[in-house]
Amino acid sequence: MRTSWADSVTNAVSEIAVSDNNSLSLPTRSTYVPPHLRNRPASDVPNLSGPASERASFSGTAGGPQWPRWSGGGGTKPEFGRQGQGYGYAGAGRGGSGVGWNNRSGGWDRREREVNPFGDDDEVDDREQGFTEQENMGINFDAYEDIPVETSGENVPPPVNTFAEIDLGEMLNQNIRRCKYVKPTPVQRHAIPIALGGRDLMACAQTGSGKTAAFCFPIISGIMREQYVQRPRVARTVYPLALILSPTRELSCQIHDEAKKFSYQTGVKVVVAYGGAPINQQLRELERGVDILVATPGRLVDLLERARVSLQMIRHLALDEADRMLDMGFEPQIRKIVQQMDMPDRGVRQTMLFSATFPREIQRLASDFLSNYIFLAVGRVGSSTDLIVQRVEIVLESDKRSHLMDLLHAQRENGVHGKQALTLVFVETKKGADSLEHWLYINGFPATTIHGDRTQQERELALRSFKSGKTPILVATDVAARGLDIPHVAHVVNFDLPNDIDDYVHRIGRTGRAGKTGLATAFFNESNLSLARPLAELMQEANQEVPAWLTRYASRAPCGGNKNRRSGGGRFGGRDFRREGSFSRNLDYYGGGNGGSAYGVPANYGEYAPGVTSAWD
Ligand SMILES: Nc1ncnc2c1ncn2[C@@H]1O[C@H](COP(=O)(O)OP(=O)(O)OP(=O)(O)O)[C@@H](O)[C@H]1O
Repeated sequence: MRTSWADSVTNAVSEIAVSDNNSLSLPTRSTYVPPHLRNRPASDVPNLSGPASERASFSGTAGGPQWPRWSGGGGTKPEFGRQGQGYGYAGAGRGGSGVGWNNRSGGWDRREREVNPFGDDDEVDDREQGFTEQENMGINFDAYEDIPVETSGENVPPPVNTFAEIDLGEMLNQNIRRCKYVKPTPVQRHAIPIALGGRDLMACAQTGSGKTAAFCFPIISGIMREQYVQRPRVARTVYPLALILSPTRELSCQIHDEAKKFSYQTGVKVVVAYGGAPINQQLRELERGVDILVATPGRLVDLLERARVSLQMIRHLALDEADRMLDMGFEPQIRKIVQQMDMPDRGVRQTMLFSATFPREIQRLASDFLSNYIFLAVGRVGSSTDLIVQRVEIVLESDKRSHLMDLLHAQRENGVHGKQALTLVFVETKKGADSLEHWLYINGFPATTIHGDRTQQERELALRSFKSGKTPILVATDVAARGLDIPHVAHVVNFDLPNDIDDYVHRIGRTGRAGKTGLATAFFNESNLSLARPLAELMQEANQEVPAWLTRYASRAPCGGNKNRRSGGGRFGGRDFRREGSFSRNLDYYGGGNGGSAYGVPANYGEYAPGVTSAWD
């Protein structure tokens, strides 16, 4: 049941009065902290519970955080939560009544100053507005029906079909409706129950298939349902309960924006910290209180070294684009953050890794961070969605610019230029990006660039200008390859192909998102020969027309550009690397209907047929 703002203030004021009479005793419930007293050192505010949303009874003992047990309304006891961890999972059929939910409104209630991220002030009345099919904002869910899903690991919680089956909490459900998410996407159907069950997870699902919500929902609802926690009080150090790491500043900002929408009016506070932006502003924001910290690794290390952030209270750790986070560039920083600072050990915290690609050696590395985890693959690991029409053309280096110009002219003539059709052009180098942008500009095509040599302000400006359609062409390096969810990207051009097929998968994934279709064109020449085979395989798997010349190159080409991702041998190999051992496995075939699928999974593979081997092994 929701408590009104007026009620919560009245309750809070009376709580303060009570605690004033017992000045040094810690409140058992959180108390309202007047704005002028918030974020003051503990000694200044003896009776109050410090940064606000202090939930979950952290005991601070040597054994690590003692997590409260959430009773899980309706008597459904989580069967698969880790010991001592208070996750609940409603299980199919539960109404999500919110029983057992922590009423955060009596604590640090930020609603008075929380900006409405939806930009509307309409109250969503969930009694009248259920999760109905009609509200599906044009997302083509049929596009996902044939996607095979594979899970491996012990005691995998069953998937759900609707959001209503999961007890995410009243406020979060309202926000899901505000986002107009009618139905969970396949990765959400599987990942959310697994995460709510408290399990560690390595999840691989195609670009644009809703992975952000798949890790944000369980984190937010987990924090909401935890009991009030007393966090340590060390002047100027903050103790987030969840950490979401991502490889780029723009992606961290995007996840922060999404998480803020999902957590609107839940009392869960989300803060972002990333490099290239003034740290003082971020410190001020952190000091106002933080439950979920979204960060890039470099800035986080800085904050940890300054002792402005402690990871001691982290219960949930999510790595988005996890394979990128664990590759050579980032791995030392990630190891430092996760293993060498004060973060609770694996098995004590919950760890979730998400990406569209998971090369085998990265899976092996990642398992250092996980405990008894579930591996989830929606579609083949590293595959691209067939919502994206992929074209490859042979274009000599010297002809690339004029060829690009032809494409852009054709687009313009077809009336697909402007706000409704953005074009993202990937190039190899920062210099190359600047020079191509300049050339486009002088040839009458409004373009901008994003790459690592631009200031953060310039990067953000470029992205805004592109998103708004003011400059409908964005020339980018790989800094824009992962995670960015930009509506209306109709065409991705790989002006320079990447060396690695996984990078190609992420780049083209900037179009064809959330059930929508898109186009990707690649310029191929002799400098890309090592990509011929994985590219031809990828296109074939995504039901794309593979040009005969590419097939010929592929048959002659050395095996490259694939980071061992298909080293399983078979066409659909390279899934859970633990398969080499004797882990149990479940298979779920979406649709379960007639005939085989593009993935060769026989139709009689119903949901969860343990031990059955699939054709895409
Ligand atoms: N259940 C849902 N219903 C409708 N739209 C959804 C749903 N879940 C997510 N979306 C939308 O789908 C789009 C893609 O989601 P998201 O950015 O999380 O994809 P992703 O899988 O993380 O992609 P990438 O691999 O590129 O990072 C977003 O615009 C998001 O708002």
